[in-house]
Amino acid sequence: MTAEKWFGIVSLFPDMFAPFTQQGVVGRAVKSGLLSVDTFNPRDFTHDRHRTVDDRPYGGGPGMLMMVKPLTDAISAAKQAGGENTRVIYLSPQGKPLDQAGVKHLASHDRTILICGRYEGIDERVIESQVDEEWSIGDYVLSGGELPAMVLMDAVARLVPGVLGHSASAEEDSFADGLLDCPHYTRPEILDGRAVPPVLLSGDHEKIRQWRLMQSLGRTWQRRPELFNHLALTEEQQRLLEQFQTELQQ
Ligand SMILES: CN(C)c1ccccc1CNc1ccc(C(N)=O)cn1
Repeated sequence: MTAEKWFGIVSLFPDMFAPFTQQGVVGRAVKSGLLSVDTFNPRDFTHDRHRTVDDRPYGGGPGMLMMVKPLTDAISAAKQAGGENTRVIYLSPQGKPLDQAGVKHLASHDRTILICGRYEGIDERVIESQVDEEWSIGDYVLSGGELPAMVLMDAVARLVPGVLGHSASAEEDSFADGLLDCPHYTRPEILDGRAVPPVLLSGDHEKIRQWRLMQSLGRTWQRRPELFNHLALTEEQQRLLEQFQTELQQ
């Protein structure tokens, strides 16, 4: 496991991760050894004839929970594979809302275990004793933690040096500076009677940089003004936002 970054996935549906780790940006990162992903299935840690992985909740009510022993045995196996300072993350609607700052924090750990809950979740005592951080990818309910785990891994992988190569880079991601992205254009120059903004054809790279930054600022102000609460705009950004707002009046 010489990879730059390792993820140990505890999941009842490990096959969900095969396509994700074989294609695109993450697929290339795995192929190039920058990223490695191992899965640990609680069902492989069962010993009964039916390979039971769910259990009934104390206090009754609908639904089941993940059975404790197979789950904690799978977590132990993942911890053993991950070695010392491995962080254990649980994806759940009760977690801290994930944003790019949280992704940067998670990218700072080289070895991370992601526990993917199924059924109605897991025993609270397993969270208390095994989980370091609980994260949510948004305020909605999914059938399992696998998709949130893939979301987290994708966002983290993009921050690993060498994963994005030269075509795009994470620091250029507009969310890197907390802003929404500017509009993008490619061929043809006229599409359904709509032209590409002339500045983008000008070859004046400084003007293009400023136009793109103004657009990011303007769109953030129009669509997600609350994002400015956590931002300290530079002189230039303040000026460009005002220019955007002024041009909107005209
Ligand atoms: C079955 N549920 C509701 C559940 C309950 C507890 C833990 C995990 C799960 C699995 N589902 C998830 C997981 C994460 C998110 C999220 N927003 O990050 C949404 N759903």
